[in-house]
Amino acid sequence: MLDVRDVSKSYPGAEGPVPVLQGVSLTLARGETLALTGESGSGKSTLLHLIGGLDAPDAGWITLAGEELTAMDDRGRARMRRDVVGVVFQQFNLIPSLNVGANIAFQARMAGRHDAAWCDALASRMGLAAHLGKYPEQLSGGQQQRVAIARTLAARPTLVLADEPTGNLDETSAHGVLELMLELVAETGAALLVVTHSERIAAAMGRRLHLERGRIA
Ligand SMILES: Nc1ncnc2c1ncn2[C@@H]1O[C@H](COP(=O)(O)OP(=O)(O)OP(=O)(O)O)[C@@H](O)[C@H]1O
Repeated sequence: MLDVRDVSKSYPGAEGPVPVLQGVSLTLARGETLALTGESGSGKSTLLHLIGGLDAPDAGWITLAGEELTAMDDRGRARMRRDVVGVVFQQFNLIPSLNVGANIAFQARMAGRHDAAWCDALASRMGLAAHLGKYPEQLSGGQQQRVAIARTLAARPTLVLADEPTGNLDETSAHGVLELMLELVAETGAALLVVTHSERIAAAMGRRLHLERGRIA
């Protein structure tokens, strides 16, 4: 379902290109869960962005749900982001002008897969049922994070990518939200790739990979 092969990416630096990913390969099967760990700056978010079709690698191939992402233009990548992959961003990226209910439904609507009963179920299981009419700025960081997770799952992506998805929660709520996310991902049959610094989260995933200065260690 996901095949990343020999992917490299550099960013421009003052003295020429700075390599951030160097020949990274990984695969992920349907229903599998994977933790991606590594020190700050090792390239985890960059790799997540490439798999999510938000950016293109300089070299290598990424195949997602049978389609070669790296052969696509911006429009093709936008279609993949709408139809196949869901990203839970570190900064949530909630839409400030929409209330919680509309934020949760947003991506599912864009993908033409809106299902009111599923959105309601997600909201209540994420503990958001009492907050549906509120706006993102009226929520705590932890609540915003739960909205971001519910919004991604509402669209039923085949692959869920999450960058430190419980980074704003205390240890106990983080564990609860993680368990719930694993449960919901398993129910939808999606694969999950989580970038994390947390040992506890990494241990809860089926597999883990460690990035060290842009390479899989
Ligand atoms: N758009 C960009 N332009 C230039 N350099 C960038 C850009 N994005 C990331 N970098 C650099 O690439 C390196 C890897 O960044 P990345 O965000 O992928 O690391 P990370 O492992 O996710 O780190 P963290 O755990 O701190 O989030 C860093 O040195 C960073 O400064």
